[in-house]
Amino acid sequence: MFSLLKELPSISTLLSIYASVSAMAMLIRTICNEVIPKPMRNYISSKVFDLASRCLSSDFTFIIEERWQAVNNETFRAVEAYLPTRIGPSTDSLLIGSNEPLNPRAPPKQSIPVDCKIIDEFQGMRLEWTLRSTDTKKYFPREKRYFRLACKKGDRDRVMQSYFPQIAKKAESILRERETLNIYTYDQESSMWESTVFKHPATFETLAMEPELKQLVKEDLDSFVARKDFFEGVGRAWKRGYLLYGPPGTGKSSLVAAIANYLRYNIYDLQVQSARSDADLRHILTSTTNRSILLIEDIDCGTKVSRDRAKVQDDQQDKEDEQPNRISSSDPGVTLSGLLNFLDGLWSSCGDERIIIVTTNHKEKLDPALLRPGRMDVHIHMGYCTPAAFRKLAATYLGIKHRSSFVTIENLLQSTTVTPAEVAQQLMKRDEPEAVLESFIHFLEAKRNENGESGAQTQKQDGKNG
Ligand SMILES: Nc1ncnc2c1ncn2[C@@H]1O[C@H](COP(=O)(O)OP(=O)(O)OP(=O)(O)O)[C@@H](O)[C@H]1O
Repeated sequence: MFSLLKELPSISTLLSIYASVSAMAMLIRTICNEVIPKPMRNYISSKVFDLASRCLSSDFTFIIEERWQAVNNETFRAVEAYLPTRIGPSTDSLLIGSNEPLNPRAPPKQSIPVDCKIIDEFQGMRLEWTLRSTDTKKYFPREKRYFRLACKKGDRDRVMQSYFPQIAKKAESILRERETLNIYTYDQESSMWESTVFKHPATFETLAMEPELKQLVKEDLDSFVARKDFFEGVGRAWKRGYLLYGPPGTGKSSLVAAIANYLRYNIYDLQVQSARSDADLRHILTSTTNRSILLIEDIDCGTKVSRDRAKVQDDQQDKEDEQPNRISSSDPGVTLSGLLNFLDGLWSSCGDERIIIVTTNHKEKLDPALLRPGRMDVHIHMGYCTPAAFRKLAATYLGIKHRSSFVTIENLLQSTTVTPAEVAQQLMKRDEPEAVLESFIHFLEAKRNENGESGAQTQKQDGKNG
């Protein structure tokens, strides 16, 4: 024991070794600070820290960002749909809310708040999820969200091979069975789509259209949805464009709602003016999800980009001739070629099962390039009220299939231009069907006299459905 103590260095020796090591460390540190620039020092220390934590920790982390290679990240969306089903007793906070203004008593929906931990278990693995958010300040969208999944390092392969596929499967069925549809509008400020619940009662059943045309639209939609393999086989993007045209109040918006309800697709409602540039338009497009309708209502209003180039030039020339000093107005931002690419360019094929619906009151004003197949595959004319459309409206609004006065009404409809919206408004007036029909006959007669029979008949040839 005594000999062992004798072999140990004395306290004074230890102190002098400590002093020399500290002095050496200080010297190296000073030299490093002098010689290596600060960013480089930070980089080296972060790498050393990463390496140390990787060696010491037995965890593995997956990061799932909201966007992936310039498009919406479907894995993020799947996790977002799946995780609320895994909320358990260990969850210590929840995001709840309702976006159903028409149903204030609806129970709030649950979502995952930022920084909240959700613990999931799968095949004996413990999986720890957290939703994170960072403020990107410079770039749009400002907020960048991502999911962080921590698991044991040894479980990494099983998570990739079994856990993520089962999340994708579950999320698909959750999204298919969602009882509410959403309608999105694009917010220029935040460069993001904002959603609210879409509850429009229009269905193909309530729509007053020529029965053959209605059947044709339904069959076209059915065949579109069922032909994934066909689209792949012929090398075309799985998307379809519909142009709905006709005077105001003929049911274009109602048909869009009926299509959304029929297919259970969300609607992205875009005002072309809200895009600042063609690049913005691409971002807008790639931020929409699959199985959705991209709706551009009244494409010819508020912006000239969609108009027939030849006609715009003529109009412009006329105006400049009239007012030679006037600076010609042009639409900033989106160009016609941007819009054409948006509808049928390489970017438009990012995503599956997309329907694009464009509506206009003036098809003749649109540039022919917008109307060609591939952009607008089906053109649907929504026209003035026909006898068949009237019978449909009478059944919907008054609950009647036939009355003797129908003959008079149908004769009047042959010689008067009246929109289904006007008819619907008349049929909503009173509860008693006979009184409503009588007042409707007066309305049609007044309208016919107002329009003048011959003028009405000319317009009729242009405007009738079918
Ligand atoms: N074909 C129709 N079948 C059933 N209802 C219709 C039809 N057309 C119009 N309506 C009724 O008229 C209202 C207005 O119609 P809608 O907004 O669909 O017309 P629109 O053609 O889109 O008009 P706008 O071009 O002004 O937007 C609807 O809420 C609906 O009640």
